Amino acid sequence: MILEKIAAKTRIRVEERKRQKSLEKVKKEAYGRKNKNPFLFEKALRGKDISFICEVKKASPSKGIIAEDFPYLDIARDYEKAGAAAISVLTEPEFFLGSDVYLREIAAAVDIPVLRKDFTVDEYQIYEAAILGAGAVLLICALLSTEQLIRFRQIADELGISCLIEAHDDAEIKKALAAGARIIGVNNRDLRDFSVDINNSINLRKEVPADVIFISESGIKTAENIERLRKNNVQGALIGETFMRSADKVKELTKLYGPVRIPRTKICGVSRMEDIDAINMVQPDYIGFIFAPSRRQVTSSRVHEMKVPLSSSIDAAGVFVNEVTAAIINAAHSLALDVIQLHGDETEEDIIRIKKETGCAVWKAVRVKDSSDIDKWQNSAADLLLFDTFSGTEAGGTGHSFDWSLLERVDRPFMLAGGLSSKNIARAIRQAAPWGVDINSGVETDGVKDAVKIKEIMSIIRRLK
Ligand SMILES: O=C(O)c1ccccc1NCC(=O)[C@H](O)[C@H](O)COP(=O)(O)O
Repeated sequence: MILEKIAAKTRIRVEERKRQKSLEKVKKEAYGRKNKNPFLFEKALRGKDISFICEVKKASPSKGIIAEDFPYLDIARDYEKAGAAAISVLTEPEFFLGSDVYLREIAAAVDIPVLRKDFTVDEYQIYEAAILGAGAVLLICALLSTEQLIRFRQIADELGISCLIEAHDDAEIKKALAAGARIIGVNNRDLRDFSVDINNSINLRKEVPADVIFISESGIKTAENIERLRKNNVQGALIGETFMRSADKVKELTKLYGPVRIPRTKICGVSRMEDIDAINMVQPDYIGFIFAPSRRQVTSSRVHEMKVPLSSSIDAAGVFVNEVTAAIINAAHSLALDVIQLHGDETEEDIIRIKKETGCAVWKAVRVKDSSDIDKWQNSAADLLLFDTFSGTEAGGTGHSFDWSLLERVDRPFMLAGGLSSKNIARAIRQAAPWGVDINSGVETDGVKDAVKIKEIMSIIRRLK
C-alpha cells in the first residue's frame, strides 16, 4: 500500500539526515529552543465552533500536481487572513513534493500554529519539527505501534508541541486513545484505493470522548460537509485540495464556514490629515480621536480640522483616559463628538453624568485580565462595553490581542479591541461575534496609519458575509 511505500522512503530519508546531523545534536537543539507558546495548536482548536486547518500542499499521490504555481508563503498568509485556526504544511519531499523550507518559512511568517504534515516514523522527525517551528506533528496509527505512539507523544509533550494522531477505523481510534491522544484526526480517504467518504469521520465521532479534539481530514469540499461535521460535534476540518484550488481563500473559507453578521467598524487613533482620505475611501462606521497622552494624541484644534473633510456618515469618537469630566463635556460639545470612549478608571457616576450632559453614546473600555474584569462591568450604564487587552503600562493601543473565549460570558452587545489586524480579524469576528470592532495598531506601519492596511482589513470584514 502507498502508506508503506512512503514510510519506507521516509526511513531512508531520516537515516540520511542522521548522518548529516546526529540524533544527539537535533535533540539538544530542539530542547534548547524557546517555545513561546506551548501547545498553541490544541488551544487553537478548542473554539466553540468548528475550526479550520488549511493545508499548504503542492502535490499528492492521489491527485498528482495540485499547484503548478506554488507561492507557499502567500498561500499561508491568505489562510491566516481567511480565518484558519492552524496551517498544515506538507514536508514529505518525494510523494507530496513538500519541503522543510516551506514549514520553516511559513511558521516564521504567520502567528497561527503550524502542523508538520509528514510520515513520522522516527523520533528524530519530532525534534526536527520543533526546530523548524512546528506547533504540531502528525502521528499515523497505521505506521506506528502503540508503544511508539506513546513514546512520540511524550517527546512532543516535553517539547510543548501537539500530536495529531490519525486513525482510519475503530481499532485505530482505540489505539490512539490508548496512546493518550488529545487530538484525533480521522482520515476520510482510504489509502488502499484513495476513495473518500466523509461519513467515515462522522461515523467514528462517537468512538472518541468529547474532551478529545476530533478532526475530520480529507475530501471536505462544501458548506454542507462542514454543516454535517458541525452537527456531529467535529471540532476541526483539515482541508487541503479545496483550498489549494481556490484563488480567493477568504471567499472559500466564508463559503464553507457560512456567513456571519458583519460588525460595526471603528478605525481608532487617527491623527493626520492625510489619514482622513484613507478613512473616507473605506467608510468605517466610526473614527476614533485620542485625547489622552499617546503617540496618537490629538489636540482639539487638530480634530476640528480633520472633521471638515471627514465623510458625514462616519461618527466621531473621542477617547479619554481619566480626563476631568468638564473637559470631556466641553470637547463633546465643541467638536460635535458622537461617542465618548473612556479608557481609564472612570466610575459609573462619571458614565451617567457624561451621557446626560453630552447626549453622546458612552463606551466604557474594559481592559481584560480575567473574567472578573468582564463581570464587574456587565450591568454598566455605558451604551457599550469595549473589551480591550490589559497592559500594566498602556491604557490602550497595545497592539496585542487577548483570550476571546473569555467573552463567551458577555450577555450584551460589545466592541472588541486589542491587536486586531488583517491576520486575525476573521477569526476574531467568527469567535467573539462582537457588535463592533475597534482597529488601531493593526492598520499602522512605523507608527502611522497605513491606507493599504486599512483597505485590506475593511475588505476582509465585508467579505465575511
Ligand atoms: O491608541 C492609543 O494610543 C490609546 C492610548 C490611550 C488610551 C486609548 C488608546 N487607544 C484606544 C483604542 O480605542 C484602541 O483602538 C484600542 O485600545 C485597541 O488598540 P490596538 O491594540 O492598537 O488595536
